[in-house]
Amino acid sequence: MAEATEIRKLVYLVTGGCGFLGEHVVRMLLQREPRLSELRVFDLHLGPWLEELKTGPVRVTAIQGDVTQAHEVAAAVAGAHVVIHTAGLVDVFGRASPETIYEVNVQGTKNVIEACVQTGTRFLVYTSSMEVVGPNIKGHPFYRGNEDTPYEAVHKHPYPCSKAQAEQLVLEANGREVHGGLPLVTCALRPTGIYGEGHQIMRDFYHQGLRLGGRLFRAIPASVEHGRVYVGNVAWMHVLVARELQRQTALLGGQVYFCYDESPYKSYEDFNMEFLGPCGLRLVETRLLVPYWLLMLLAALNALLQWLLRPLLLYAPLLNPYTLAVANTTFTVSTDKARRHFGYEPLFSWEDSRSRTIRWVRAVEGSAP
Ligand SMILES: NC(=O)C1=CN([C@@H]2O[C@H](COP(=O)(O)OP(=O)(O)OC[C@H]3O[C@@H](n4cnc5c(N)ncnc54)[C@H](O)[C@@H]3O)[C@@H](O)[C@H]2O)C=CC1
Ligand SMILES: C[C@@H](CO)CCC[C@@H](C)[C@H]1CC[C@H]2[C@@H]3[C@H](O)CC4=CC(=O)CC[C@]4(C)[C@H]3CC[C@]12C
Repeated sequence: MAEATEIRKLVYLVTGGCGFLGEHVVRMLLQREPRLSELRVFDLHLGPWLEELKTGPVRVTAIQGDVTQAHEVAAAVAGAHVVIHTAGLVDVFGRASPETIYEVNVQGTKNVIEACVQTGTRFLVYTSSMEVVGPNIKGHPFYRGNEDTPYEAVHKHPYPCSKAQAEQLVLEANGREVHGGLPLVTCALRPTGIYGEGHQIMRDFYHQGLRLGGRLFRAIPASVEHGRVYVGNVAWMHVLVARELQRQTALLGGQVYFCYDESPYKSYEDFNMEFLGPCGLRLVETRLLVPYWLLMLLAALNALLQWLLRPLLLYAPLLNPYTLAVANTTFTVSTDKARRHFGYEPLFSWEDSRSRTIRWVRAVEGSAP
């Protein structure tokens, strides 16, 4: 007991700690970071599940706050050794305005960096995204690429643009002097499409399939491959890189790492069927019935309707020109940089990731959409 309290001396802050990924990071830190003494969970909306975490050996502090408010961020960061910044506005459906997306993703990240500098926090891990690389607006495939693969990263959509700007700010901040005179050490993790327990889009597809009598309709050719990664492995990568950033500052500082695991390369829809299939849905082949030009037309129509209806209501379907372009462009990652730099191995095998996700979808069954 005395030994356990002796080594527990670190304070971590997780921004966005009540989101899909954030919750997994929080739980993973409590399970796998033995040096933790206090875990601060900062989010705009706090989850009730945080209460049950408050009984363990680590002090869990829930902080309701907004990353766009510099003073709230500085107060939360003060005294923390490590910040894991996962908070972000993930919107590719036109729910939020571009200004709001920039405010949260770019200004919010600036506030986190400045808070570290002012308060003397030295270690910052940023949750970036594969979207900072691509797919680009030209629809170029990125096939089994790694962190050094040349690719024309050209974006127009506010979400990838904001993530790219924020990532750049984080990487440029590496080496800045923080309060107390020591250098800030930063790095960025770039998950591909994350799946697992709590994945809202998977939940939406599941309910849509139930409404359609147990069917989903294939819209994207099966040959278009998507990189996907299990949320538990993404969380584990965050925990590990945060730990190793403190030990190997020169090697890890200023670096980017794709998040990867053993999940198979498949099309977005075929991959989802790995979980939705065992839950009773089937994927109906419609390629001959719904040609790509028709999908583009539907996507454009959705965008037009969104614009026309905006004064009256928020119309934000999954299909729009941007999501169609992303879904229809191959983007897969093949790298071992995280293993080489900080010894990352996936904690969950593909079989584990799959069965955990299926179990979660089954539990979602019957719950309101
Ligand atoms: N879901 C995915 O497939 C991927 C997500 N990412 C990144 O991972 C991070 C987490 O994403 P998800 O967990 O999927 O999203 P999420 O929406 O479930 O979680 C984001 C969390 O940030 C919080 N948040 C939003 N605005 C905030 C603000 N102004 N102040 C404080 N907290 C705020 C939300 O309340 C939410 O709890 C994001 O930075 C996202 O860009 C990267 C690659 C893929
Ligand atoms: C055409 C539709 C017919 O079924 C399918 C539409 C699927 C899309 C909603 C998704 C396809 C690819 C997804 C994105 C991808 O996984 C990369 C992402 C990374 C992020 O950082 C945030 C989420 C997302 C943009 C993800 C969003 C949903 C898709 C566009």
